Amino acid sequence: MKAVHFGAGNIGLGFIGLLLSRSGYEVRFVDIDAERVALLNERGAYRVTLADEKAETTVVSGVSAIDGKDAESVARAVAEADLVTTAVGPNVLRFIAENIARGIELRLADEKAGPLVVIACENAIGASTDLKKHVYGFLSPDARARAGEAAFFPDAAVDRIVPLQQHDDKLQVTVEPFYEWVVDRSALPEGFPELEGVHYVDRLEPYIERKLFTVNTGHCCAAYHGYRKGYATIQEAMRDEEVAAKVRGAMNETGAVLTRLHGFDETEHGSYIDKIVERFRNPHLTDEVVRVGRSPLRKLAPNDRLVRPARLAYELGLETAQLMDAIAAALRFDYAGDAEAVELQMSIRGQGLSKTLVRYTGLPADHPLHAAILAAYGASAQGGVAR
Ligand SMILES: NC(=O)c1ccc[n+]([C@@H]2O[C@H](COP(=O)([O-])OP(=O)(O)OC[C@H]3O[C@@H](n4cnc5c(N)ncnc54)[C@H](O)[C@@H]3O)[C@@H](O)[C@H]2O)c1
Ligand SMILES: O=P(O)(O)OC[C@@H](O)[C@@H](O)[C@H](O)[C@H](O)CO
Repeated sequence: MKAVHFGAGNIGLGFIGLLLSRSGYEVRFVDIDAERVALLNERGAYRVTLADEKAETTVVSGVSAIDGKDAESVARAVAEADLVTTAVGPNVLRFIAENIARGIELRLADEKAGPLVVIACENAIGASTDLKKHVYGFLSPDARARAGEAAFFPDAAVDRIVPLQQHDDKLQVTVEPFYEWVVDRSALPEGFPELEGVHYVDRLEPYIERKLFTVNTGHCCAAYHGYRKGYATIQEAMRDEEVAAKVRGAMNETGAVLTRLHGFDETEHGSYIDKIVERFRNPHLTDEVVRVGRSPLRKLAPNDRLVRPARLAYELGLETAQLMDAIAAALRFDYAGDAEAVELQMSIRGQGLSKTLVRYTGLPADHPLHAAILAAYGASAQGGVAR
């Protein structure tokens, strides 16, 4: 069985590549980082180390890589694969879509080709569906009409904290022991072999919302409040009890929404939150606040981890104070090394906070949460470290 995985980064190597290999797939990575591609081809293997006391290391072997700029080779690899996965970032999906489309067209010309499954493993709701839309945009009209029988795009939720790596070896990755990969079974072709370690469900929505609006909401709260207080890592930020209380407070607010919407058991959801707090505190990880807070415009978008649960909470008449506080902290994320943080700060300076909010969060000026965010932003004016 052959898999092509786009993005030989932290989650690609440390989670998806590892699980695909365990399930017997021959994995070919596609990446635009030429050094990484060369190393993967030279060694055909890399190491994954667990971030706990034992630091157990697994060698993932039998892998190779293709330069993402080599369009013909990428399309051919997609044409020969059974499974395509991605972990490139939600905003990059549109850039890999054309080569996937060319691969699907090659398959359609080959009578012996079986169905292709494409799973986008990104932190976003409906990422595979989004990738499908981009891929279809590159198909010829004839291929588009026939692609439904040739390629399947089940949505997924992926959870494993993989920080920026600090090894001299560019291919070694340290990952937290916990992982969860949930795939929408209803969008798979019949009889498609199941992957070891993947949880298949008939309805993905509760799982992706639970993951994104608990793990990722809490995580970005730790990042933005931690950044504001001058901490470099999530682990340092979580040792500050004031930050830890805000993180838990925000997850409690999203928890109230999730249990109401999806009928999760409150006690079980409470344990889910407790476990996430412990994961954030993992002393064997060094996870920078600027990684976790990266791309603040994506994180402030209407359907993402802050604004979506806040709107839902408001509509259900539930508490939103901690989410407002977290959004205010996100709006103050001014890390110069992050292009979206730079754009956000320029917009606040040039257009003002209210217009910036409308533009990036989709919250109209007359929405009560709009005023609540302005108030939380004003209240947070004092207390940040000078940079
Ligand atoms: N790191 C985590 O803890 C984690 C956990 C769950 C989900 N995710 C999600 O996984 C995705 C990737 O995150 P990451 O932390 O691994 O990021 P990363 O930056 O470590 O990896 C992304 C990789 O994609 C490559 N890439 C960029 N553009 C490309 C292109 N056009 N073609 C091929 N490769 C390209 C980059 O060179 C890089 O190697 C994101 O959507 C993220 O939200 C991350
Ligand atoms: O990858 P992002 O930028 O969407 O979010 C940053 C982190 O919260 C994220 O990568 C987590 O580590 C991960 O989602 C844990 O499963």
